[in-house]
Amino acid sequence: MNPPPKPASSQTSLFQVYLRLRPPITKEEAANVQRGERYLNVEPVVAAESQDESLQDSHPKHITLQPPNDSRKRAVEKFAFTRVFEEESKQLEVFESTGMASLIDGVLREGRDGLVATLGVTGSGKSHTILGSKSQRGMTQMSLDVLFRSLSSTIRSADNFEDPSLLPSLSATDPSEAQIFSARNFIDSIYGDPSERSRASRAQTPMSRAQTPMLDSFQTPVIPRRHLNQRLAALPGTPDVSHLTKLVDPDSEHVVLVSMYEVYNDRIFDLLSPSLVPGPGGVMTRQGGNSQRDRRRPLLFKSTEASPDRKVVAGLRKVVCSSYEEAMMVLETGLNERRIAGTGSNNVSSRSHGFFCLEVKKKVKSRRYGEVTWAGNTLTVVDLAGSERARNAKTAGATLAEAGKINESLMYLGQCLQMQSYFQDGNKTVVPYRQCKLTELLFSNSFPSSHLTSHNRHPQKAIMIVTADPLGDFNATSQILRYSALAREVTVPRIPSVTSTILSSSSISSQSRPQTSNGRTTPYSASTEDLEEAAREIVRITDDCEVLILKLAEEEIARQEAELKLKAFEEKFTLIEQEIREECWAEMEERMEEERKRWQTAWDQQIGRNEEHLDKKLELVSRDIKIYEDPEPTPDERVDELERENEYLYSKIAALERQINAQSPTHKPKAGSTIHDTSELSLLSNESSDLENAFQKIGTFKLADQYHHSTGSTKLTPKAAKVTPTAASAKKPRRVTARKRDLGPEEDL
Ligand SMILES: Nc1ncnc2c1ncn2[C@@H]1O[C@H](COP(=O)(O)OP(=O)(O)OP(=O)(O)O)[C@@H](O)[C@H]1O
Repeated sequence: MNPPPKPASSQTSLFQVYLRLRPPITKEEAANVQRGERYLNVEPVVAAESQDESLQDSHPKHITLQPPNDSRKRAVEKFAFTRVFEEESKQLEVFESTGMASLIDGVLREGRDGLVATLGVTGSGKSHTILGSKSQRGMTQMSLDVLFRSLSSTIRSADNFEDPSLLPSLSATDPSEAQIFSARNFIDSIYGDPSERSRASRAQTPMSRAQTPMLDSFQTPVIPRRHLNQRLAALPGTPDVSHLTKLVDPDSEHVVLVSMYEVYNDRIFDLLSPSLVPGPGGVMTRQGGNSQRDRRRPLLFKSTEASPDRKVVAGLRKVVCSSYEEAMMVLETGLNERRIAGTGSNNVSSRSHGFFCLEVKKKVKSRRYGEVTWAGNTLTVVDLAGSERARNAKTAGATLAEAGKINESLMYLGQCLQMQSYFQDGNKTVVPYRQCKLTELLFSNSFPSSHLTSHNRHPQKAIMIVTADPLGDFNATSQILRYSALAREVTVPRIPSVTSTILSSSSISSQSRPQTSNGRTTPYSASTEDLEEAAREIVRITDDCEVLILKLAEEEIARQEAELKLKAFEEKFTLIEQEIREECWAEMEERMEEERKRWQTAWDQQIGRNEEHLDKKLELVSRDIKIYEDPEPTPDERVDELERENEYLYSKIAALERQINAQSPTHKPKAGSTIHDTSELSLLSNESSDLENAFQKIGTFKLADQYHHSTGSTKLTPKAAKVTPTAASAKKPRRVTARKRDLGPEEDL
């Protein structure tokens, strides 16, 4: 085999990649190891490697993957990692040797985000590494311990009522539009008395599972407060990490915000938001299989107003924790919400990618205005869902669909990890991390920001711990290792030599040849020389064949790399196109705005000119025009006018009488008789009732006119009501004239 591949430079790689091998768990597995059935072997540290100055530690970094002895002839693969942890490695060793302490240091003192994630086939030990077991703490718990120990003298609690402005000031300066809770409120609503909880502000908080690491049951009922202390005592206290405590400025003030979310089917869900519904008797229950999907709103990973240069998960719930115990309670709550299902490969398989975030914020007081802001960095711990083969996992329906999404997102992650070698070689090819939510969340913070306001922000430090079971599924493990390894080398196995087989058969001693019954050996149909010549020919062809197989394997790798590059370029072109479109759009909007302003100015000027013109015209007109008003008539004139009208009405009445008499011969009035009062009209026949009504209306109009329009003591009194039409109409001659017209021509009546 050729010299082992060198791991990529650790200074420029986006992720440090470690491999951890899972020990056998069952007796059967242990027996298989004894029989040498493992296909994954750790390469011993070679002298040349340990002499290398940059790699002076004597830990293994390479493994070989020996394909199983099936009918297919597959190449032996060799992979390189930053370091390989063998089966016997303990949690503390992994914590210390992966540089978790330096990741925490970056968050506390260097202004650098940190990220640790586990990647592996389902059941290979990811959750064990990240979350630990009932007796051993995982990376998360140890990180929390180191962090809270380091901040013990400077940390602030949101439950400290001396400063009620803490939560509002945290909320105001949080760039992710988060809802921020104090730990006490949050934990009370979960572990408090149910009756108290229902009164609490956060009434519908989800319950938690009973035991750390919370991977055993979903149906745990509401947990009363009296169990809280027992639960805290049950948390594993080992390994001890007190020796890793960091020093921070004792005059500073810090807060720690804990948030949790999961990526499920390429959507982000808050794990600290309730997904439970109140059931009968006030007990919180799950609605069934995928009820969470219905209740929880997917969150966006986006740039916000306060964070224009980097994307954040917007709208999360965040809990201010001031101690290890508080943070553990929040962690348990979130884990309880996470989707976990039993599959054929693992009884408690994670069906989503879980993110646990610890934001350490430092108080910053503006010297000029005394304003308080909180800024800091985040340590993110990621427990990725395991890749699996549907056949092995025996999944179906929704779980199978989940597996498809999990495998797809892991494939994208693998592509990004492979591309990081190009990135670190100075190649500007973009790592194609925008292909899914998972890679966006893991990589978007890995690059130096080009935004003007964020020149101080460093790219994150990231660690990937790849877990593998040396007795597990060969194909799935090989795929994960291919994705994640820092370097890979393929060696084509030598096919057992046909020549040697033939030659050995040709050189079979005559004693071993079958003999006939008469003692003679069976003759060969070809001579030994012919056979040797044929064997040599076969050797030559076999060698050619091996070279071709090797070339094919290399071509295959080159093709995969070319495909990845193509994808990356496509992504880059899409980005460039998007940028150009945005630029064009911005330019067009700017021009439109300019044009709009120009038109607005011209329009305003035109309106001003028009108004000026109109004013001038009005001035001219008002200068030359005098308004003539009719003089008020004197009382005598009005009396004359009314009398004239009276006469006119009487003559009209007379005309009407005549008309009635002419139409009704049986009721002829006496000759020469006249009607002097409207009341006399009632004596007329039924046929004249219309006329009578007309007279009454005339009288009413006049009275009404007098009531509404007379001046001085014009209030309508009973006496005034008896005023004759003549007297009433004297007050309003013009109106009466108008009514005269209303009555219409005489002949119509
Ligand atoms: N280093 C280890 N030492 C002891 N036991 C381990 C170790 N790694 C894993 N295990 C055990 O193996 C089993 C499966 O591990 P775990 O649940 O961590 O797998 P996983 O990769 O997280 O699976 P999934 O992706 O399905 O969630 C568990 O019972 C765990 O306790």
